[in-house]
Amino acid sequence: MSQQDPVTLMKQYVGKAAADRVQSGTIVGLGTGSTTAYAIQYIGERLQSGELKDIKGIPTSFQATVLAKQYGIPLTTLDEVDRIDIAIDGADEVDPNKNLIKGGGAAHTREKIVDSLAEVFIVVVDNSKLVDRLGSTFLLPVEVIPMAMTPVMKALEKLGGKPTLRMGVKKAGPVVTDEGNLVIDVKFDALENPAELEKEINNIPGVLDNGLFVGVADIILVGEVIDGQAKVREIL
Ligand SMILES: O=C[C@H](O)[C@H](O)[C@H](O)COP(=O)(O)O
Repeated sequence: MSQQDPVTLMKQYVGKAAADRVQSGTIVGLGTGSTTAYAIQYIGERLQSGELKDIKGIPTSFQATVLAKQYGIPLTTLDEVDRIDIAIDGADEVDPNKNLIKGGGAAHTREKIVDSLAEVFIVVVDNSKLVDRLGSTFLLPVEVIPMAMTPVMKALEKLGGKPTLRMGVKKAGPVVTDEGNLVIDVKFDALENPAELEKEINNIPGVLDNGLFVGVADIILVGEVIDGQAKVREIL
């Protein structure tokens, strides 16, 4: 691999390590984000080399669909399959119980559907994503139907959060998700019970899903650079 900055190197290594775990004849959930993008690239390269055969991907976003097509990975849908063998996806935060915050790319609703259905869900992160407590470095994304934005923001404030509407970059106005909805990012000073909060937020009318993934991840692969050497650590 070419010389890259440490974070890019960690993402490449961990993406490759996850791609190496994909076996021929399987249905693969394809996650979203800059780390998973490397996994999709390496899965495609294994297919092209003939080392991997007969796999089908289920993308979690428009980004994953585009990358899968670019790297020659055949795609399918949840209507066509009765199982997902393995899903590979990134995360914005990972706590010591393997609970996650996701949704930095506004894809968490589809990601949670695909990742939760997988027999094995592998999370790929660089070591900056490991936290003692969720919510300490990253705001919690909540996908909301546009007409419900204001009441959902008020309800999130009642739960102790400080909500802000996610705005586009190089686009005037808010971020619009692949499903045509908006994302509210919420700061919680003390996110003590992720399992409870995940349900409470999803109970607010107008909320599609939030970025808390509690009890979904099976394996965390962590990319690290130690003494200039990239390595991958596995947390089971
Ligand atoms: O919505 C996006 C996803 O949850 C991503 O998997 C997450 O934001 C991590 O992305 P990255 O690997 O780019 O940090």
